[in-house]
Amino acid sequence: MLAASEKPTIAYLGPQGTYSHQAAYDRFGDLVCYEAKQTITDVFSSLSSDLPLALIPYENSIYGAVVETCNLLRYSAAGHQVFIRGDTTLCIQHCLIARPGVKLEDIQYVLSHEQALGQCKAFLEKYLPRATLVTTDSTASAALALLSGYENLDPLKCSAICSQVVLSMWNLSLISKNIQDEHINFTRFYILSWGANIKVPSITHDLPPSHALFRISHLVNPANIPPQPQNLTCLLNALGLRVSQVDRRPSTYSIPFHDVFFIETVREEGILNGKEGSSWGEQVQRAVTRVEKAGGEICVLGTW
Ligand SMILES: O=C(O)C(=O)Cc1ccccc1
Repeated sequence: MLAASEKPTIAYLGPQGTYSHQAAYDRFGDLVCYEAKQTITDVFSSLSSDLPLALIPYENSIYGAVVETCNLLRYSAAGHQVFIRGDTTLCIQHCLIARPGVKLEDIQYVLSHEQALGQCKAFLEKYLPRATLVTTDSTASAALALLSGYENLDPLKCSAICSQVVLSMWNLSLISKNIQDEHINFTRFYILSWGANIKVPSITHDLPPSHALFRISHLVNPANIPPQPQNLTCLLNALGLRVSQVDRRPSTYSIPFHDVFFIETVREEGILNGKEGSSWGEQVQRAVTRVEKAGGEICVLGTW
């Protein structure tokens, strides 16, 4: 077993008891040290040579992309100092909790991360239609706020949506469980590293890389504002890889509807090497050259 001083540290959205914490622990167990951060942005910006790993939520099967994460991946640190090195998926089952003695009919405020509030919309509309929804930095922050107080809210009128795990940590009571809109609910997280070559520990077998995430946009061209939609087809054709997912966010240029696209690709099954016997990394690099020739701006955010 590694001594604590030999283990890399991973930053996650804290405090303890978040889904991010569970996802990180399921993936890395005791191979890493854990450092909780207040927000997803703090997780991202804490990466450094001293804190070389991070885990951030990327998308949810009910509520879609995590906007804060997509926004962070638009900036140039992603793909230059910070790289995506893997992904991991966690099954999410939300609970409604409150201080002991608080009943459903007492609740006037529901605190949680915006993703959790969004994933439990039907439950909230049915059972707490008049409650005010209060967004917190994470689900476990919402649970902690029930104990420490949140702004001027009466804690006996508050509840939180979070993982059942927090009930074993703090003196809080369960009001209802499995309250998400769909029984089957997964969140996918990205594992990030500072620099592309740092070894990412694993408690499972390492598979050869087969994914890549690209950030693609149209070159800024004032004569072509907003960019014509058919240009995306042209860039995807130039990429020439099997696209498994596309997400879109406004670009950081202040040009209306100039978007960045996050394109995730997977290596075609059974083809470990490309036609010319090239590795996945070489195939990715050739795709970058093709997109640039087709007039696109492209950055590889990670291969794994
Ligand atoms: O707040 C948390 O617990 C997180 O890790 C972010 C999140 C919130 C809701 C579902 C999945 C991840």
